[in-house]
Amino acid sequence: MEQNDRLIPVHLLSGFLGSGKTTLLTRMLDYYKEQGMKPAVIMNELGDTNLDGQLLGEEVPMAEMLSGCICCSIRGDLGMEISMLIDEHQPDVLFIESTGAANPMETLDGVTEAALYKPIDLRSVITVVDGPELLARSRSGKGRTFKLMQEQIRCATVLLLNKADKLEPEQLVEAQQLLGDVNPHVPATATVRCAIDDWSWLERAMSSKAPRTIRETDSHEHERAEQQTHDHGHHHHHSHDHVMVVTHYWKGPISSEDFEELLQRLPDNIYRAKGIVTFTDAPSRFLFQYAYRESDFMRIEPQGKVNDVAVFIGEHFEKDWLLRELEKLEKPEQS
Ligand SMILES: Nc1nc2c(ncn2[C@@H]2O[C@H](COP(=O)(O)OP(=O)(O)OP(=O)(O)O)[C@@H](O)[C@H]2O)c(=O)[nH]1
Repeated sequence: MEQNDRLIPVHLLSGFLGSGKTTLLTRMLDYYKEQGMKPAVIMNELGDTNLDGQLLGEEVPMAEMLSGCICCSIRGDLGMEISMLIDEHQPDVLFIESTGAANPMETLDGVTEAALYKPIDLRSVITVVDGPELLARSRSGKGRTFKLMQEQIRCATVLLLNKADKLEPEQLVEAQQLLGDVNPHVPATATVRCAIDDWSWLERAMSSKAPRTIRETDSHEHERAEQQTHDHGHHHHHSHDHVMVVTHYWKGPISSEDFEELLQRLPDNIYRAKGIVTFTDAPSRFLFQYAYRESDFMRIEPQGKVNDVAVFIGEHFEKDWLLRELEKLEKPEQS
């Protein structure tokens, strides 16, 4: 990768059908447009038409991935789609809105694939929760839908408890508690139509150590809700985001032995890694895959430009430790 390539922030939007993802997306796009920045969007729909896309306005570059789900049947295309959108429009920031049926962990895998081709930086997994629907699903038992909802909540680095206007105060407390049980690492923010005062968290890197407490707009109406949100956040101080992706662009070739040795030492909470690497002690470049303690290397001769990059996915791991280890690989004589 050229040194002056800047990393393009990527935000993944998840949440159940009708929870308010498009409402939120519209607000985030406005936030960037007001700053004179150019956002782009990838929208995924299971069907073969994209109605939400019509709502976004023609000036926002958009790629539609229809008739399949980016977390499963068309996951392999996502990396390519991201890469093409970046080539064509050079956006300042990229949003990916997945279908309500998508599992964010699986989608993340597809997103990180794009790091092989383009300098991207996954900033957040934002999950919009439909408050009334969450309560209804939690009461009706343990269906697959509720499981998926929980997975989307669990994987979030930013959580919105939306449709707060349709919840009684005690229901709001109950919903907050449910969210806190499933994902104790991220304080949920109660919102009405995904309205939030301060969007500065969008600029923060995913590894940010500060708890992500977001203030909603219209605070007098929901002051109580916010107080609860706040209290909740204090009970669960977190120093790492729940799901973490670290993308490292290699500065040069590294020793294959040292790299394999590092892979063996990775903590259990880093459960996936992949990328492309050039070794000092082998003639070709390699695609490597690491999953659940098994690693695999394959010689490649890429057509066109691909980056030497390594992507790590896991939960609560020490990003700084990992980055230090990767840097040591790049300058072994100084370690
Ligand atoms: N009462 C209420 N309605 C809301 C709120 N947020 C969104 N809605 C409405 O809920 C509906 C669905 O909102 P969308 O933003 O389209 O939701 P989505 O998650 O993109 O929906 P899909 O694309 O179908 O998955 C729309 O009619 C919104 O106007 C809210 O906070 N309160």
